[in-house]
Amino acid sequence: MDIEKLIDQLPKTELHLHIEGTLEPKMMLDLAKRNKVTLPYETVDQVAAAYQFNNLQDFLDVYYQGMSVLIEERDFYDLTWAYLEKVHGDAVRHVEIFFDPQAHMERGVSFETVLGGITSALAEAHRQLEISSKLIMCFLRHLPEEAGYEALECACKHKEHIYAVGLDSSEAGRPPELFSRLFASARDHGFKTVAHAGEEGPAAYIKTALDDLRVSRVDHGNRAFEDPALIARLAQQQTPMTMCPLSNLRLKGISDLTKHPIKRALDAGLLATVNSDDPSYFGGYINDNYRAVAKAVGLTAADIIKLSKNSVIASFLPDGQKQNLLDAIDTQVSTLAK
Ligand SMILES: Nc1ncnc2[nH]cnc12
Ligand SMILES: [Zn+2]
Repeated sequence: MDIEKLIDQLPKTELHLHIEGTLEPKMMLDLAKRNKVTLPYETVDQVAAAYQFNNLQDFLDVYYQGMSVLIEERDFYDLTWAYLEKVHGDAVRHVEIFFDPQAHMERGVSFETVLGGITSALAEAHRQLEISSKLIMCFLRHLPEEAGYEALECACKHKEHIYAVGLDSSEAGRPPELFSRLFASARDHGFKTVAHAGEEGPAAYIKTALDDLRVSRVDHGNRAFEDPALIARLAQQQTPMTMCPLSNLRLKGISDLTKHPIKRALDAGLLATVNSDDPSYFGGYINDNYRAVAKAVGLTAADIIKLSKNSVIASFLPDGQKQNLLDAIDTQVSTLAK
C-alpha cells in the first residue's frame, strides 16, 4: 500500500499541538502591524531566518516573543482557524490543543480574550470542517507552582471548555514533582492531566509525571528509552506518548531523523503517536511529521495504520466516538487496498 496516500488520507487526531506554535511568519507580521507591536523582524524571510535553535530554550525565547502580537480575541480566532483549516487537509478529525494562558496574562491579555478566540474557532471548525476538539490548558514550568493557581482559578470558571491541564516550557531543572500540589488541585476540580516529560529532561521526570502528577499521557517521552523498566511500565499500562519528530530534530534532541525512537516505540508495544508540537517553528504540520519520520526510520504501511489508530485510542474522546473513528480508518484502509 502507498505510504504517502495512507498518510494523506487516513483519519487521525492531533494530540500535541501548541496553538501559539502555529503562528506563521506572515500572520506574525500582519498581526504586528494590526496591533502596532514592534518585532525585531520586517520580512517573512527575516522571521524564518530566526528559527535556528540549538535547544528547547532557544526556541522558547523566540516563541514567547512571537506570541506578543496576539492581543485581541480575533487574533486568537484567526490563529486557531488557520491551523484548523490547514489540518483539515491532513485528514485530521479531532484535535486536543494546548494553550499557554500565563504567557498572555502576564502581558495584560485576559484569560477570557484568549479562550474566547480559541473556542469560537473550535466551534466553527466543528460546524464547518467536522473537526471535534478538546482544550488543554498548560502551566508554564519555568514559573513557580504558585503562579499557576491564578490560571487554574480562571479555568475553573470555564470547565465546559477546558478538559485537561498540562505542563510545558523549560524542562531542564524543573521536574514535574515541583507542580504536585497544583496538579492535585486541578484533578480535584475534575481536570485530566498530561505533562511534557522526557523531551530534554531525564527518564526520572517521566516517572514523576506518572506518579506525582498522575498524567493520562506523556508529551514527548523520548528519554524513556534510557530506562528499560520504564519502557516496560509504559507498555504494560498503555500510557499514550505524544511524540513530535520534527520538533525533536529542530531542537536537537536527535542529531538526525533516522535516530527518532518512534519505530522503537511501536516495536516495544508503546501507545505512541505522531504530532507536530509547534508546526510553524519546526517546519511541518502533522502529515509532514508522518512523512518525514516514515521515510527516515522506514515505517511500514502497518506502522502508519497503527499510528493513526493509536492517535484515536490515545485521545480523550468518549469510547463511541473513538470507535467511529477507528471504523473510519478501517474503511479508508479497505478503499486504498482496492
Ligand atoms: N516543545 C515544547 N516543549 C515545551 N514547551 C513548549 N511550549 C511550546 N512548545 C513546547
Ligand atoms: Zn510541546
